[in-house]
Amino acid sequence: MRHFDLVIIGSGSGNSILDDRFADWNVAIVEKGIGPNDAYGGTCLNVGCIPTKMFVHTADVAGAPSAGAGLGVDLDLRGVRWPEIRDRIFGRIDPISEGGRRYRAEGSPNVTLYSGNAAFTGVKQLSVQTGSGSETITADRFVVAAGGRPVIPDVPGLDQIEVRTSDDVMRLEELPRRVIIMGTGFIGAEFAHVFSSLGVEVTMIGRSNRVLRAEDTDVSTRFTEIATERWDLRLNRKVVSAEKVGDQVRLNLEGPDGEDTVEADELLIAVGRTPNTDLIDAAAGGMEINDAGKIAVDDTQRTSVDGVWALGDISSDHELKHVANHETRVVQHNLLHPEAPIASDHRFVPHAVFSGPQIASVGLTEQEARQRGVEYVSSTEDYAGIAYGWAMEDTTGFAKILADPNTGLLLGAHIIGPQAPTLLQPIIQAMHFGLDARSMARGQYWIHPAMPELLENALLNLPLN
Ligand SMILES: Cc1cc2nc3c(=O)[nH]c(=O)nc-3n(C[C@H](O)[C@H](O)[C@H](O)COP(=O)(O)OP(=O)(O)OC[C@H]3O[C@@H](n4cnc5c(N)ncnc54)[C@H](O)[C@@H]3O)c2cc1C
Ligand SMILES: NC(=O)c1ccc[n+]([C@@H]2O[C@H](COP(=O)([O-])OP(=O)(O)OC[C@H]3O[C@@H](n4cnc5c(N)ncnc54)[C@H](O)[C@@H]3O)[C@@H](O)[C@H]2O)c1
Repeated sequence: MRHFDLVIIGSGSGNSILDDRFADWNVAIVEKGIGPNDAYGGTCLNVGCIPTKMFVHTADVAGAPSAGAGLGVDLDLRGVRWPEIRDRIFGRIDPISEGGRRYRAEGSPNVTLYSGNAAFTGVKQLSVQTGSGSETITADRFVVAAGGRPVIPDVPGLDQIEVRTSDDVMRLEELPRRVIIMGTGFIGAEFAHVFSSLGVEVTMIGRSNRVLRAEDTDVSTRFTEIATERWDLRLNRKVVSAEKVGDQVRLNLEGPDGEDTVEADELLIAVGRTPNTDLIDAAAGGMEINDAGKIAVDDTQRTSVDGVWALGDISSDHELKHVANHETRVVQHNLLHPEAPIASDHRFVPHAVFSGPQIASVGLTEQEARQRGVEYVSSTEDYAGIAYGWAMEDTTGFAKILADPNTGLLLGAHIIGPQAPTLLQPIIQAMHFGLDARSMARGQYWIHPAMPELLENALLNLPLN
């Protein structure tokens, strides 16, 4: 039984823990491989943030004809070379992933890489199933960074047909003619934009009456209006069963107007992700699991077992790479300085949805502020109200800001429209560093006539006391 100073489970954010400061630690990394090619390096690199955004940018470029039409510029989309797009994207990503694996396997003298599934068999005791058999390893410290995986819902017939998830849909052999997307969250919204911009007929199915309904209601209502124009949007639907008809997938639905069906070449399931606590048998490792099925951690990322930390999707409320990265830095510090641990800061966690249009958000939504009884004022500025919005002929985008009426401190901000994630960043900065709305609006220059004037105006229009 080999014993290590540190065992890390998961090569996503977990891979970033080790730097020169760990050079004299005897470390093991265990990675089972992710996606269709059992890749090294976790979700974001291989099947998540990075390839999706490379597809999103390509989709944005493919969308130029519809953007140009309103400006008096007539463009045609003459073709989409899907295999080339796919191979360009993964031709960049796969070598990075393989390089990362090789570096840990061959270029890190103090690291042993186990390529296989890890499952706890006791407290700080792990069974690793590799190609060459099973091995039990132990360590003084563990970092659990094993992430999550897509959920496949329990729908009759679904287990009889081949479905796609974000893990494999980006590697399709050919671009389908029609795609059904089940789920109206982040992944649904991003892939609907990608596929429809590339010319695929998209049908999106949702349980509720809005797409992206966790967003501020004004934002998700506006996004739903736009989505209705772009895709065959079937809301308030229950998926009753799934079947294969010839080479097509058929879903039988139940909705407010009775039953309907939808058929397509491919079905993408995007109804959320589940943490891999079961795969690693976190309970056998003595770790407390919370109601969401995630590993319970304190604010220093410590689990209920002394010497075992967890981070990222397997323990966090926020399934976002920038949060996993932040928690990684906290765990890194706490491994090196157990006598002076630091805490994660989850006060102002932003997110963005890279769809068409884009959305970005930080802090309280208006409905959350109301529910929590937080005193607030709000202000909304349309892109159509600023010079750069005129340039783009934007008619649907806006920024909404919530602030404390007495102090002017920002409580939340929500943007829907071009470059929303980039536009939001100064608001995130202001919230972190305690900048009030008036100082932010008038204490600096705003480049004219650039898009951030959207924020300048929204800040100036807040009805503060
Ligand atoms: C399609 C998609 C798009 C996304 N886009 C964005 C985005 O734009 N911005 C953003 O902030 N976030 C995005 N995310 C979320 C982001 O990818 C995750 O929050 C982040 O990658 C989580 O990192 P992690 O280190 O916790 O887990 P992961 O990166 O998932 O790493 C966990 C690793 O553990 C391995 N593992 C699991 N179980 C075992 C086991 N039993 N034994 C051995 N190894 C195991 C897995 O194979 C995996 O490699 C996206 C996610 C998806 C799915
Ligand atoms: N841009 C980004 O940062 C980005 C992009 C993609 C994914 N992610 C992360 O990955 C996570 C997973 O994405 P996702 O889109 O799968 O999840 P999600 O939680 O964003 O959305 C899931 C959707 O599926 C619906 N749903 C759940 N169960 C269902 C069922 N049985 N039938 C029909 N609909 C059902 C939910 O109501 C919700 O609308 C996100 O929550 C996010 O944290 C982030």
